[in-house]
Amino acid sequence: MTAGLDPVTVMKQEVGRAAANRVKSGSIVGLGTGSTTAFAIQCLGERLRSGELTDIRGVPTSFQASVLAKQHGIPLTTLDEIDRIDIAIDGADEVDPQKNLIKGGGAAHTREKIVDSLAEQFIVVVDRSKLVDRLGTTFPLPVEVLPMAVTPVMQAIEKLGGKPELRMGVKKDGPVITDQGNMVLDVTFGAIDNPAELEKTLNNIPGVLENGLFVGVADVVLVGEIKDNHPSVREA
Ligand SMILES: O=C(CO)[C@H](O)[C@H](O)COP(=O)(O)O
Repeated sequence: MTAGLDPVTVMKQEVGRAAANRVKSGSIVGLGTGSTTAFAIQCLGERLRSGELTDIRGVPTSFQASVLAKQHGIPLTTLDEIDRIDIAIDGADEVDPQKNLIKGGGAAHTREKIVDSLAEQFIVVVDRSKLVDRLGTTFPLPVEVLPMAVTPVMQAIEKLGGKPELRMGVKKDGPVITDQGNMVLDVTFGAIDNPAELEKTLNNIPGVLENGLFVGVADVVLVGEIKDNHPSVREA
């Protein structure tokens, strides 16, 4: 096992690297957000430096992804400058057996949904703790909201049976502010019966920018595991 790292971090590292190793030279790569994707970005940088990988460009899904990509020498581009994304690598907070996801633990789900949906192939990278039978059972659903609409959106969500909570900053007083200048509600629904319908219903509330349900977007789910003290990666 990788020395000094806790088991969850080892699983994240293995699965992040496994996804990065699937990227081919010449690709435009969607760069997700979070601690698992960070290992993929690091590995892409290493492959570029060794010369094994050439001529890739990254489309970042957040300020964090952009900073990390620059740090690891990955050239960046924007959606205005490209006509395709070949592959996107991104983490998730929950994954169900149909490869539907809850994302947004890092408040980046709005840009992530744009980039991940555009990719020819979207690879999700998770450790096994993220696998669930039904979405909504271990993680609340993030919903990005325009600041002026927080109160009416909370009321509308309560009418749908959800319990919304304004996400608060850590080492910052007041609410979390997204890369777009908005706020995030973490909504507890319990097990979600129909993720596709809820995704649309929430996005129809005036003031909601995007919610963290990703239905039918993922192509491949890679799962990091530890078996007999050895890290491994499998496809879900
Ligand atoms: O959706 C996300 C950010 O908005 C992340 O991909 C998700 O929260 C998983 O993060 P991590 O890999 O750190 O567990």
